[in-house]
Amino acid sequence: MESPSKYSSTSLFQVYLRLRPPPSPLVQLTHQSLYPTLPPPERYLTVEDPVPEVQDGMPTDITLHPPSDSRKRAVERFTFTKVFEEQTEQIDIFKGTGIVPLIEGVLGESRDGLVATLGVTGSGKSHTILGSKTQRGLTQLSLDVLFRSLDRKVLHPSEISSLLPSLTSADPSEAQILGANAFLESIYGDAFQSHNPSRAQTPMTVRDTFQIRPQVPLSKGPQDQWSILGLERALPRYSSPKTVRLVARDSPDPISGSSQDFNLPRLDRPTRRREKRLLRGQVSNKSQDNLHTPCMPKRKPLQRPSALPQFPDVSNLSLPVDSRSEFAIVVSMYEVYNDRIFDLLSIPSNQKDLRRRHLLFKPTEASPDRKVVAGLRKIVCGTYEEALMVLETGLVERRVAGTGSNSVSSRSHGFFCVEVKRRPRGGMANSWTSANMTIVDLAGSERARNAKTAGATLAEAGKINESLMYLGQCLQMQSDNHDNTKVSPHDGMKSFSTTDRDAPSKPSLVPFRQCKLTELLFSNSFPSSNSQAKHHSTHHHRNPQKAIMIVTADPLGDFNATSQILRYSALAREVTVPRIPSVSSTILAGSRVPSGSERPGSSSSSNNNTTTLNNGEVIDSSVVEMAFSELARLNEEVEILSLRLNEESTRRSDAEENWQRAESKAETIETEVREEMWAEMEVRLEEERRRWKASWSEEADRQDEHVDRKLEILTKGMTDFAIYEDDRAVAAQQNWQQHSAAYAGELEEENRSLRAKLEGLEREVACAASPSKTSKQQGSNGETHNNDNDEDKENSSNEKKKPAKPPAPLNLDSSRDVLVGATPFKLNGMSLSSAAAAASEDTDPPEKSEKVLPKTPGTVRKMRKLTARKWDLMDESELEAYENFS
Ligand SMILES: Nc1ncnc2c1ncn2[C@@H]1O[C@H](COP(=O)(O)OP(=O)(O)OP(=O)(O)O)[C@@H](O)[C@H]1O
Repeated sequence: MESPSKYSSTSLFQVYLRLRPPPSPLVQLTHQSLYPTLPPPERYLTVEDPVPEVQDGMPTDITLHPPSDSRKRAVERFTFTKVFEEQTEQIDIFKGTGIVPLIEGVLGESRDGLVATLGVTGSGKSHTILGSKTQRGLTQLSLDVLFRSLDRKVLHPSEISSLLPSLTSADPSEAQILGANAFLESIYGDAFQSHNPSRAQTPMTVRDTFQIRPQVPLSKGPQDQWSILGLERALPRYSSPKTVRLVARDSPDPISGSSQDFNLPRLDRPTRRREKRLLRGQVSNKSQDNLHTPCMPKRKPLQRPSALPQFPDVSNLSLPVDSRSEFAIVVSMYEVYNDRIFDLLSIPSNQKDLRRRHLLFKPTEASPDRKVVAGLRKIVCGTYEEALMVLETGLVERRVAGTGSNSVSSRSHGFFCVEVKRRPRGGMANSWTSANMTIVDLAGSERARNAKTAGATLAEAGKINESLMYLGQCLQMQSDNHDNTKVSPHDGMKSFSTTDRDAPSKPSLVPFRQCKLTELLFSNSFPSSNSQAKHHSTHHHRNPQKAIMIVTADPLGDFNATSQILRYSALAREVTVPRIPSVSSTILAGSRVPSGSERPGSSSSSNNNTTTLNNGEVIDSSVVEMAFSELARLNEEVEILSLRLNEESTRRSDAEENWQRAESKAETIETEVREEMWAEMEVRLEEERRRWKASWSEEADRQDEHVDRKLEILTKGMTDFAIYEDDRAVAAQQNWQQHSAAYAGELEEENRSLRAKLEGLEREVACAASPSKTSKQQGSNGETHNNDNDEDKENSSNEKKKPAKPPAPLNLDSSRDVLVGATPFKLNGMSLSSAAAAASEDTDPPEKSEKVLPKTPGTVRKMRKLTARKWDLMDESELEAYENFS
């Protein structure tokens, strides 16, 4: 097998193996007393001696010896970058796995770093990553080194008011960025005393409001005989932080959103406008605080852990940092549960919000070349203690459950991200560059039989195993681009190794897009291929991440599960078939036994180079030997082939399983896509309907307006017509008035002349006042009068015969007619008035004046005649106009 250093340089992940120590004697004793019939577990794993020149004298290889059951299985040898044995302490793992160079890369080169643990459930992943009540894990140690190295260069949000807005505006992941103080206050209900941490090394308190809720009766599984609920928890040395986390709450199912009494409010993201105003210093300090302080109802406060472990000590570890830069440390946490991403720091604010919204892993506008978890809540921490408290808060939210294999089993893959943001001292406020340090505690693979899971926990296990299987495929692909099996002799063993690093082969694509977990773990492992990135002005070139995988294994645990994990995580594998004495070799060996001794399958005699068989046949010994050796070789080959066949059938069944899973996943995706499309279509239809309605009502309005306008025009036209009519009427009126005035003048004139005549006549009458003349005149007058009277009578009888008619209308065509027709009353009136005037002047009786009138009978007659004629010609409107005029 190749040296692990060769793999280290080329692999996307450096893979370390950590062996979990056996439980303490107390646990073992208790276990034995509980299950006296069970045999003590058998150790199936041996660590091979280190190759002196490789990896600081640390072992790199282990061998798995299958347990002694009836099935014959191959012995497998696995190679890792390093193997850490049971007695290894946390600090050895921290220093020995290359985490320190990883942090150096994050601080100096702006290169992302990733540390993950992988292993069977209960093998010690969380212990490695998060530590125990007394021992810090890799997360705490990394944070400590980070803060120690940055020392006073870390900006504190409570000291620099513009820090949060500036970080928010530069963040590419649409995150909600808060200060640690405000966040912790909303969780714990008291101001966080970040500068006064407890240094006491007492264990964290178990929150008494929480309860342990094992989901299955916690009986001991046959494979993992040491995981018994409560026993490990009783032992301080083996207690993990999950002991505290387990009891956190009635874990709500994000799908069903079951009961929980948290009341953590949501924060509203400040608007861009407010951010800009903040950056310009236009918002008061108080409102700045409010901006990033949860202005929300507080949830029932959690009990603050009384103390946090301080060991192991890393105070001597401080890494060089660019002194011209200033830094901000931004912490976020999320979990991948059932292939969905959930924020661990966005705690639901009330009962209604229990269905936690899952987040998307996608490229954003500000990060087109790189996928990011969008919409996370991120906490800016100024000190190590603040970061630890944030970590603790997120862990409370993470899903854990008691199973038959582990009393505090992680049911999700937990991601803890520390973003180290850097900007030049005194430079532009928003010119942040960043590098992420991501620490991942993967959920463990488990067998339902051993874990004794059921219902939701079983379904979770299915999802966990599926995602781990995809991870396995990726790891296998990255370390072994195609399965190049070769048979090679190895120290008296027949072996075939599954490494192709000698053979130059085309690199295969790592299929990391199969599930969220592999996407999150691998998508930063490759240089950006997105052409968009080249065009994006704000894009900073990013180096591919450096990644470390720590595989944990329990040498006394489940053999099958462990060998499966090791198979796909190891940098190289060698399968060997132990040489088992076969019949042929025994015969062969027997043929060499000195003569006289009994050998199976041959006669008792052997003479020099000949062998006598039982049937008396004598054959050459060398021929027999060759035949036997050939037989032995064939036997071995058959064994190897049967092993390979076994492996191939396992692979085939795995592949079939994968295929089925892929099919069901494709179906699920199809259903989801259909549902999404349906929903989208409905939305679009609704939009279309709304748009159509709007345009319909717009059209209706337009029509109304059109009709209104038409009506207006019509009305206006009519009005104009009326005006035209009016003009005519006015003109006519004016005409009438002019004519009237003229005729009035004429009449006046006539009146005057008549008066003059009358006066003349009166004078004549007065002068010729002799009796003869008078009687003659009287006689003639009497006649005349009589005649007149007759005529009057005739007139009056004519008038009586006629119905009472209004005065004759004007006839504008004939001035004479008008004069006559238009003035019957006037004439009468004038006659009467002139008679009255004469009477008043002469005090004559009215008969006198009446007698005057008959002197112009022609006029009167004509007038009547004309009146009658004109009247007949008049219509209603003319009559009305005439009346009005009158
Ligand atoms: N190296 C170790 N030293 C001491 N105790 C250990 C070690 N590794 C594991 N343990 C103990 O074993 C138990 C199970 O470990 P842990 O919870 O870390 O397993 P896990 O792999 O994270 O399991 P799961 O996948 O179910 O979450 C814990 O009680 C832990 O304290």
